Amino acid sequence: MPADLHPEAVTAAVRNPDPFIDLGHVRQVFRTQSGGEVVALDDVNLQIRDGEFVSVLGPSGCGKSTLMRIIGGLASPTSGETRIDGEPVSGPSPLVGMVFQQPALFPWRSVLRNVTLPAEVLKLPKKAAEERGKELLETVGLGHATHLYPYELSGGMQQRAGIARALLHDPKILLMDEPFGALDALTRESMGLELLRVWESTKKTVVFVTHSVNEALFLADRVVVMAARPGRIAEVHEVALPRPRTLDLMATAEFSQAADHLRQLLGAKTGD
Ligand SMILES: Nc1ncnc2c1ncn2[C@@H]1O[C@H](COP(=O)(O)OP(=O)(O)OP(=O)(O)O)[C@@H](O)[C@H]1O
Repeated sequence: MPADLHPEAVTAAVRNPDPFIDLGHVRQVFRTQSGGEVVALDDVNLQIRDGEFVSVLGPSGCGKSTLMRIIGGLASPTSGETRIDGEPVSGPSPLVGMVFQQPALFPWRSVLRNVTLPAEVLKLPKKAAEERGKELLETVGLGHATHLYPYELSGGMQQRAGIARALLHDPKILLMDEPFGALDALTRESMGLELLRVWESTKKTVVFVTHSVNEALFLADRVVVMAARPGRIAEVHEVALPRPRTLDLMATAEFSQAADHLRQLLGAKTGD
């Protein structure tokens, strides 16, 4: 039997249709206190491949968080459809892990017990979760910190613990909403490098919201540039920069040209 007709291959193809995340004509309208309407997202169409790294860039209020909440099943759009792996999104899915700007670790739990929290919520076996939690903490460079408490960690370490926690149940998709927004510039750059290393080793699909042009470009395969009022996609920019990426890439002419293009789209007058 030809390999591509083998029952397992057929089942895999049905289970993993391309695109992996599929947003079709998504519109989200909110009512304001004064009885008006805010069109947070207007006719958003976006297809993301399995294993792709997509950055979402745009001014404040253009609907980035709303878009992430819809993909993550935390909100349903006013109209349009979102599918993950071919299935309509109707609520939070175990296929998704989320990382926010504030990692919101519980102060009374150790780093490891914060990271294994999703296993308690999802009722996964405790011992296996602990082992995986330790492995993930190694992966994000916190192997030495399993028994520390959140107040003993720097902002960057807390955010790494947040990433390990989001990966605990082995989601296929990592949704990251300004995860490094509260960090200083140097920590932010090294977190970006670590994230790329984790992404390359875990093969997750990542959707990464940021306000930083350089960060968006440095990390992604594609940058989705959004515009506000109404929130919409202005352009999807294919990033033609080679991988693996190191920080010197940001000093190259190709990087500057692409960054200038994105800044023009955003209407930004100065750097990041
Ligand atoms: N629950 C809500 N009720 C009413 N309006 C909302 C609600 N959530 C978001 N909005 C409005 O929808 C628009 C998009 O908000 P959203 O938080 O998605 O933007 P954003 O691009 O993530 O902004 P920022 O970069 O500042 O975080 C904004 O005008 C916001 O005020």
